[in-house]
Amino acid sequence: MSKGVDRANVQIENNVVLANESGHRRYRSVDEIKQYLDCRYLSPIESCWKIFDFEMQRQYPSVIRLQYHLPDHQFVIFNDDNHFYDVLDRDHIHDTMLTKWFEINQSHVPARNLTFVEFPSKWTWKQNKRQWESRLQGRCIGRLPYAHSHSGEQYYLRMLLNKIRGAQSFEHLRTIDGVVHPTFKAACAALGLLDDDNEWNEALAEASTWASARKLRSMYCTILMHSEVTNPYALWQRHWKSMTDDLQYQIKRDMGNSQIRIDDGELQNLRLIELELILNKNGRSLRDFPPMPLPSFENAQFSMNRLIREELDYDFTSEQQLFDNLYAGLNEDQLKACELIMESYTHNHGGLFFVYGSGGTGKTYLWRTLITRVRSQRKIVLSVASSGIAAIFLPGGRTAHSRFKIPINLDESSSCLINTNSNLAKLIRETSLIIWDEAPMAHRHGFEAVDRTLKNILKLSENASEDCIFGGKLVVLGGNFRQILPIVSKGGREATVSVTIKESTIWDHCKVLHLKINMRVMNLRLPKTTCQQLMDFTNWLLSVGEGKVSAISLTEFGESNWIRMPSQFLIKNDSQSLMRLIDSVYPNLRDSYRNSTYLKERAILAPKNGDVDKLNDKMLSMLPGQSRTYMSADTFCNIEGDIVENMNPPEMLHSLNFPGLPNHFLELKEGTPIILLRNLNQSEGLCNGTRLVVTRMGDKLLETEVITGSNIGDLVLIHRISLTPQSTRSPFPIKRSQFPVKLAFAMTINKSQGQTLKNVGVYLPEPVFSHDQLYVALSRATSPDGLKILIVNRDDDPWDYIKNIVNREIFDSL
Ligand SMILES: Nc1ncnc2c1ncn2[C@@H]1O[C@H](COP(=O)(O)OP(=O)(O)OP(=O)(O)O)[C@@H](O)[C@H]1O
Repeated sequence: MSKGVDRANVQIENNVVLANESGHRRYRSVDEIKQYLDCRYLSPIESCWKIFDFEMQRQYPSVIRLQYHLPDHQFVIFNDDNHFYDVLDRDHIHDTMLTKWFEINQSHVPARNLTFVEFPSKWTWKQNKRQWESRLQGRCIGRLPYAHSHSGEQYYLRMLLNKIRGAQSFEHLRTIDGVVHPTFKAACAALGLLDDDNEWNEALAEASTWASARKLRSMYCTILMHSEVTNPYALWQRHWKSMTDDLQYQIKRDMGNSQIRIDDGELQNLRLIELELILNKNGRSLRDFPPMPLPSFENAQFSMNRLIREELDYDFTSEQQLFDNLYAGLNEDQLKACELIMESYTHNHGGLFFVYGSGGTGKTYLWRTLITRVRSQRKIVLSVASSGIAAIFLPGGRTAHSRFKIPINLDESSSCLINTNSNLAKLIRETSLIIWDEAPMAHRHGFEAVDRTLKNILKLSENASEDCIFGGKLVVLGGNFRQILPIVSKGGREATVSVTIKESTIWDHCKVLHLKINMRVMNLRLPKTTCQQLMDFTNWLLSVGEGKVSAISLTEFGESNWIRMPSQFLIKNDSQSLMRLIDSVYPNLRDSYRNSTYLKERAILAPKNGDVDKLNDKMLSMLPGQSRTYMSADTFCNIEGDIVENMNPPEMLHSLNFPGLPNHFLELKEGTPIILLRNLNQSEGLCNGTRLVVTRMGDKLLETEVITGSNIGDLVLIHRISLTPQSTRSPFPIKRSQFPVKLAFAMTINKSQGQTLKNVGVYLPEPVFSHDQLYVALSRATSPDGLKILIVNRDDDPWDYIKNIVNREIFDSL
């Protein structure tokens, strides 16, 4: 088959050719076969193929359709005139591929490693003997004919046959973790393959035996926010007591009266208030989850807009003290930037600033100074960041998307989903300063949407007009263009640059302020020579990030973007090199992996998810202890007809992997590091990118310890949530119910952005593919001693050269 050579000859004509003298019409005779042959065009490729007599088609490997059935529902074929008892007396009438599979598993131990679908790879079906025999040659794959989800137990039996290895009977198929379930459906549910409200019941019931009432409340809120609970009220009614059992005691203690009793209605109301506050912190409300009751906020302190109250809920004196300390320590660049921004703030001039500085130049320090200044004066500052991991380092930080309700799918006319009469709009009107960190990572349409929305919300304010940028608010953006820019699917270099803030008209209003002094190195107070080494390393990293390190081309017409890596960082590529990389980043893994400090300081980075998954699996297998595999429940988001469902059975959905989505099989062991894939609860530091260590594995939940961000050491409960792929590459909408985590011994370079690590291994089985990925990977390391790189180049390419993609135009006019 070759592209572009098929052709069609289309002609529209009257089928009446002519009328003869007697007036009779004559019709053109149409020979469709001849027309087809005339039209058939043999391409040169196909002609040659035929001349050489090559095979035109073949099927490899062969495929066998595996019959399966419910107990005693074997298919029997008979003629109308066959006698019923004769049919029943036939030899092997009960034997089918499925029952014989059970029998083989009873007698052959090695066969038990295979699922029914995998079975034909090692065994062949002899139809005449109705028996499986060991396969001697050839390759074959099994397929289970599709069962519609409405076909009941048949559907669930089919799901189990795709998962369970070595079953010896139907009962064995229904036995999960030693429990015999009454139906195949119940067995599927126990394996986590189904998704319904019962899952949340079980997760909360399990959590109530491990965790405090406070943790349960927080977990209930994340369930509401991230899962599609059909009846949240029923869930609340079932579990509110375990979420409230600390309250009687708390009130008795606070009031110093052990006799006091509070009725259930009041207890529920007090806890609903708390749930509402947790949800508010995450931009949601109980109102979003009908039929949940709304608490009554009769108390005077609740009468103010709760969003505003939360932003004013600071101790002004300690904010002032903090400000004084921070301000006194500002370096020259920071002081200049701080003064300029403060001038605008003091005179209420509004305006837009961009604080540009590479990693360690004290941007976060400057944000803290500005934030404490504004808060100490009882004013409101909103601090946001483009990524969750950056947001948790900002005091009171949120992601820009959640704070401003920026739509996920953006275009040039998008606006934020904020109603002008909402509490959020009121909060924005009251805000004196907005800080937006890691701005280069965000799509320019996001800034434009916020600009449009703020203009709309603020158009009636006294000193604003629709012409003022961001409606006249003072906005400070910050970040470093030496980092991964917004991702444009299948977009090239120009497309990537064109979606950054620099290409927006907003940039014309921006005053750029530079921070150049690397405070991270200065702060280490190292001996002079070590300090110099560190400065050299940092400067070298900056040159890599700006594309200033001399580069060559490896092909005649290729771009000159291959740079030589200093040998001190390199691990020579040979058959043992991957193990050496693992050992250098994770020395004494088996003895040390239970130490969370050890894990928090290190990671291996690779450009693609596939390589990261392989590394993680390898490292998991190196650890002692029993692993546990959690399977996801996968469904279509919107079933709009049977066609899609008929074509795509569940195991096909299970086999799909998407970036940013956990895989169907999630294998974990106690003590393994994992990374969160969603912003679960930003106020508790649970963001996309937060790393955790698994401390306990339940049936429906995981207990984990936070090892990054602002809440290090906290124990948090992670449950399954509903996830949909964020990339547009998914051919149809699917929903996956799974723990929103992945193993994190290794992670993708993009995911590592914002993390700081002592020991970094960079694994490059293929070159990096986007702007400054190499810089981001290398600069995760805090010192040259903590960096190791394994490059796997093609045999004829030099082993120590590495591709460095930098879109230099992004640095123009900065
Ligand atoms: N003026 C200062 N005085 C003392 N320490 C400072 C000062 N500025 C920054 N630091 C310290 O230097 C280190 C790096 O600063 P900071 O985290 O603010 O940099 P950054 O630009 O935000 O880095 P990154 O982009 O990597 O997050 C921190 O430990 C910070 O406390």
